[in-house]
Amino acid sequence: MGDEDWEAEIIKPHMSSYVPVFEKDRYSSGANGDTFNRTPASSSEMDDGPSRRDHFMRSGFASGRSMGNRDAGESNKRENTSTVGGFGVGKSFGSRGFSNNKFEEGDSSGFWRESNNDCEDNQTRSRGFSKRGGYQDGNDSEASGSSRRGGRSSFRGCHGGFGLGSPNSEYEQDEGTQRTGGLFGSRRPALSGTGNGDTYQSRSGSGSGRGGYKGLNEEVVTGSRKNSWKSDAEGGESGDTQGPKVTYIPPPPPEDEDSIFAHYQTGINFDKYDTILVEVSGHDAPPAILTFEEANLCQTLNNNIAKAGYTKLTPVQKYSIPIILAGRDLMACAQTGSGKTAAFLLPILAHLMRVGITASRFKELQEPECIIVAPTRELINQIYLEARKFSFGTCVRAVVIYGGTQLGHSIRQIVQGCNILCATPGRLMDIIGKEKIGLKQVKYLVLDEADRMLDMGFGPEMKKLISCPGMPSKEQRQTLMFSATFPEEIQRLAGEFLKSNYLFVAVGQVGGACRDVQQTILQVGQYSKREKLVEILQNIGDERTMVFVETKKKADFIATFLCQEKISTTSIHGDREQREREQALGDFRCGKCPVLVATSVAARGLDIENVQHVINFDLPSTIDEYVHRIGRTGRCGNTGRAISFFDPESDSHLAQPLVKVLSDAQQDVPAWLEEIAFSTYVPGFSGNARGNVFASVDTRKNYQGKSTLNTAGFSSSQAPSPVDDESWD
Ligand SMILES: Nc1ncnc2c1ncn2[C@@H]1O[C@H](COP(=O)(O)OP(=O)(O)OP(=O)(O)O)[C@@H](O)[C@H]1O
Repeated sequence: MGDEDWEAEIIKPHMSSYVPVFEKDRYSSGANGDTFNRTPASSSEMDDGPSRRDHFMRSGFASGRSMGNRDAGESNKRENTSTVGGFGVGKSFGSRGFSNNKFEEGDSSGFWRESNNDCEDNQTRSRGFSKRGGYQDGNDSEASGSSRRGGRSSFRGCHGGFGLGSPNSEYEQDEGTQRTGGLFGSRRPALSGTGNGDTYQSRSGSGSGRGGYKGLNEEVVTGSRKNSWKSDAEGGESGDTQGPKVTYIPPPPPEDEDSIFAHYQTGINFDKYDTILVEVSGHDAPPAILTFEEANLCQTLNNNIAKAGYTKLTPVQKYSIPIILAGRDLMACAQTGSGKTAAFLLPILAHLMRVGITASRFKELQEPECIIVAPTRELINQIYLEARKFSFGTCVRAVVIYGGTQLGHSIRQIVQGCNILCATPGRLMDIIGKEKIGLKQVKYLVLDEADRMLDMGFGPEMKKLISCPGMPSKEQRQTLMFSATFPEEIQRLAGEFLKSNYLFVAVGQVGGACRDVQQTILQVGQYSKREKLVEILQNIGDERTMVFVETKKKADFIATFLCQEKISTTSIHGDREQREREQALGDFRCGKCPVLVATSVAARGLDIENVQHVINFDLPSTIDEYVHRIGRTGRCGNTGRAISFFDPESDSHLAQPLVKVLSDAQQDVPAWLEEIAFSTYVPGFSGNARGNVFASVDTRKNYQGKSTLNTAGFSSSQAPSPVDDESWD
């Protein structure tokens, strides 16, 4: 992870043999305006009173470790299926695959070592269009990608060139350029599933630069114009900035009731939720409710809840629903997969149904009563579908907008009426900047994955959002924050968004891993990882598995490698076009591709049925991210397994927090891991406070009266650096 100059690899003579001749010619020719050079990328608040009433509902927690064990020796080898929709195994990898290009273990070039290209995105976020373009890693990746991907059309570089679509602010028209590509429309790997007739072949190679990198700036507006809430948006996807057009219009959501209410079964450990310790801190917290009936929701809402298969509240719902209904601000922390989405949606909908809505499709300016933000496109879309499900048959209309899609489409959705606006930050700011929505009616501001929304990656955007003209002050709106993890420093930052008497709900160990996930840590060196991965996947058979890697390029690489190994695989990461991302997720959801290789873009919030395994091919840089990643399995009382490759060379800093997370979740802790943890002892790290790594309590208890914020509110020394920014939207 950033420890090696992989750029150097691409100039190794033997690597050039990976370049299929036609690809090489095409790219090196500079045709289509592509620049295919190999210039090395430059590596790349709460002074609240002390008397807080703490509620403790407790009993022990039974470990949910009754796993559906698989016989380790089972040779349930995956069928040699051609990858339908994922990577074009069939034609793509068939005869012209990697046959002569085995990635040699122990060969430093054997693995696709990359500089941590998070850097490039960090830079992009902070400097705008600094280095996306002709010279950037896209080229490098192209070089390495095309040179290492033997599959004939399995991974095709997309063609950038200069995105010179004419600026055009009228969404009704072709809204001009959006920042889906860098200014120069970098090329990047593309998955072209030629073997199945899917639509992955997106690279037209036109000079419009279509398909450049997907443009993190869509969600994180660059900081260069940080004093102007509007100018950011104007310089964003609005089309005022040159860049390739984004024409993708996502398919409409399902209309039939069966699809809208489709859900998976709660698992055998669902009832064990009742035994989880819950702590509520803050003054005058309303009592928890025990049943949906006690929430006193309207009949339509109750019908929808029943149709969704919900019969019993989860702990976070028992506490959050009455708190939100009482009009209180809330910061809620509950384990992954325990129903946080419904915990905020249901009371918001109940309130809107009770007081009535103001926004209507007949108004020229849409003024939503609720804005929900989440860090990734897929997650916000999932939240929207939940909002749509629970509001079914009501007058409340939810709308979703996110980057990577046609801006005009987003605006058209809004003008049809918008009460609940689900949005990723960049697209939201763009729409606000275009004055397509008014903020005066906002009663609820929800930050899902709030710790992520407030860290250095998205925090400044969120600050701009609450400073936008018309946005009600925190005293006049209700602000709700949800996550499975809440580092202390982020909790302190959150105070700026919340009324001082907000309530803090902690379900179980704050930041703790879901106990329904059986966690295994294997010591695997960098060069043995692929072999180990294949071995594990072959034993797993066709059970749905998410494989997390640290960088986008590695995601492509590993997915390609697995396809070559006849394991149907697809991938999701920030360099894929939105259409491709949605296709990949769809193929994974339906089981067409039982393996999904992902960067941390898929680590948070995604709720996919039947994900039985999570494999951390690369461990993430923080323990919180680890908790989110493994939380893609073992959801809603179901059991799951997580296997993580621990490379002492690069992961030692995680040993201590890992030991803590494992033991808190009553998992076996390998002796070797304890030894590493001991030898890398970090003074100040304690099991309870987790030092800077992990919050365990409402920080108001620890930091009453103290403020460590700098004037900007985002202390670089306090706030964690963004996790794997390359993967986030
Ligand atoms: N009371 C309930 N009864 C049955 N199913 C529920 C209930 N509440 C939520 N679920 C289901 O549990 C699954 C997980 O819920 P959700 O995605 O809201 O979890 P989460 O806590 O937000 O997870 P994460 O931390 O990963 O974002 C969803 O499929 C949801 O429909």
